Amino acid sequence: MNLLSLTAVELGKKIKAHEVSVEEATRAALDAIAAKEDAVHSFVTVDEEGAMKRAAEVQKLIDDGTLTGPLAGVPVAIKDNMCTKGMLTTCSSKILYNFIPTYTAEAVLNLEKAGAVILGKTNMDEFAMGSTTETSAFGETKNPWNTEHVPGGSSGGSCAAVAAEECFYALGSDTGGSIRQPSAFCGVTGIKPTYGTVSRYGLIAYGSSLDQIGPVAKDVTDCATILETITSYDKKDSTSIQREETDFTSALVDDVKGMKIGIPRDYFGEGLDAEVKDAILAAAKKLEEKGAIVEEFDLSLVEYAIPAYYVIADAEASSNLARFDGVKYGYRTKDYEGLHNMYKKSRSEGFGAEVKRRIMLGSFVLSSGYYDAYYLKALRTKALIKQAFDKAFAKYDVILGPAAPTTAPKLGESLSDPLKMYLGDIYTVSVNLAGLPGISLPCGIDSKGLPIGMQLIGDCFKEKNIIRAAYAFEQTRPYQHSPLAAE
Ligand SMILES: NC(=O)C[C@H](N)C(=O)O
Repeated sequence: MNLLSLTAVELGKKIKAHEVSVEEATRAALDAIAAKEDAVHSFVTVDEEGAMKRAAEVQKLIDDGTLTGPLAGVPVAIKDNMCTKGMLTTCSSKILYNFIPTYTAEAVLNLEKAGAVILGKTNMDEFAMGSTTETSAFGETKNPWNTEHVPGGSSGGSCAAVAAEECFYALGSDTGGSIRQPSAFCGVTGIKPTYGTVSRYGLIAYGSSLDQIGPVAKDVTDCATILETITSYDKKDSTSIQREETDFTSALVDDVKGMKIGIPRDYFGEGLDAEVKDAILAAAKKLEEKGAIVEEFDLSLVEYAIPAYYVIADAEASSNLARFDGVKYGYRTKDYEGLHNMYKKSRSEGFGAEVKRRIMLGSFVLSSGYYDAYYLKALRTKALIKQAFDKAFAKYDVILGPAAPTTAPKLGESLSDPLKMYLGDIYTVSVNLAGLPGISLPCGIDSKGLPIGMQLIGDCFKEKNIIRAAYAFEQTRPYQHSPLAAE
């Protein structure tokens, strides 16, 4: 049996039943990584020794009854912007090429408490800035469905690793679509939880008011299980929320009778690929056939989401990334004259082009004279977008639409035109601006053989609604393994 074709929850059950050992599962994942990395390049770091050592420890804890949860012993890959004690954490940037954190991110700690075995760290757009994983300083990741195409981004490494079946599940982070869009491009499932649900402690900040960690896996059951495991109130993150209902797996029921689903008319205009459109509308029909009430409506303000997002995210990034100065850790230039010159040269040499563009844009919109015109206006737009969603959720349980306007573009097509790349985030960024939960799951394959993803958006704290709708839809089509998975 090819163990890697199992979902995380399926493997967890086999481990619990002593049909598969944790070491066997970990060895199988490491072998898959060794066999596939040349083609896909999902990982920045693979910790073979650490993973095997940990696998033996976890097996003991399972055997003595200490670890009993559904993810005990299941190997995972972690996006390289989450700190892992003693393990290289680069954000796919030259400026952090040698950074070994002294502590582990809370979300990762929660997984470890549940018995996860960390295989390594996955590639990403540098500091999560990008939609293709091509801005990584360590080379691009490729799409397991067709290695001439991008996997999406910024959690492209995590999504490609799941789709290529190099791991059983992964963690990603989502500032403006970074979990949902690459999940769509790679034919896997990913959740961006309500802002404040998963601790950001130890997540290297990009846009602090937007960033959330979430699961990437083969199916909705895995995602709900992982989300349940990583959700926790954390005093170390001042935006962490003490949530009441976090039993997300209780929403895994194949029943959408009476559920009200809204389809924003404004999501289906110019720029949306015809095949993507057809697949999304066909998915809506399936849910309707299962008893959901599906209606079109006008969400409004959709065209303002991208400018507002890129002003706010870049402003926060310009401030967050000020800490990378070559003084205490990370890259420092070799030759310099004086402190100021050292900062300047280290940052000029350490950051890539996209990161520099955003730091400059972000500093500009925050500078006196422009603050009101850009930053403040973007914040007001954000508030209006939230109101538009509030109005929609007064009527609908879930909003259904595409995760991205197209399927995965070819490698190299997006880098030369950043504006075009930004426009591809049209369906995802507003969800972060409003702090809402969103799930992306596969709903078709286009004529090029590339996966199409649909997005379900819920009101704040209503993950269960999107999980229920996603689960019900998922029952209508089998999971399709990528060509690279089978190898
Ligand atoms: N980080 C993300 O969520 C991806 C988004 N495309 C961005 O570059 O900001």
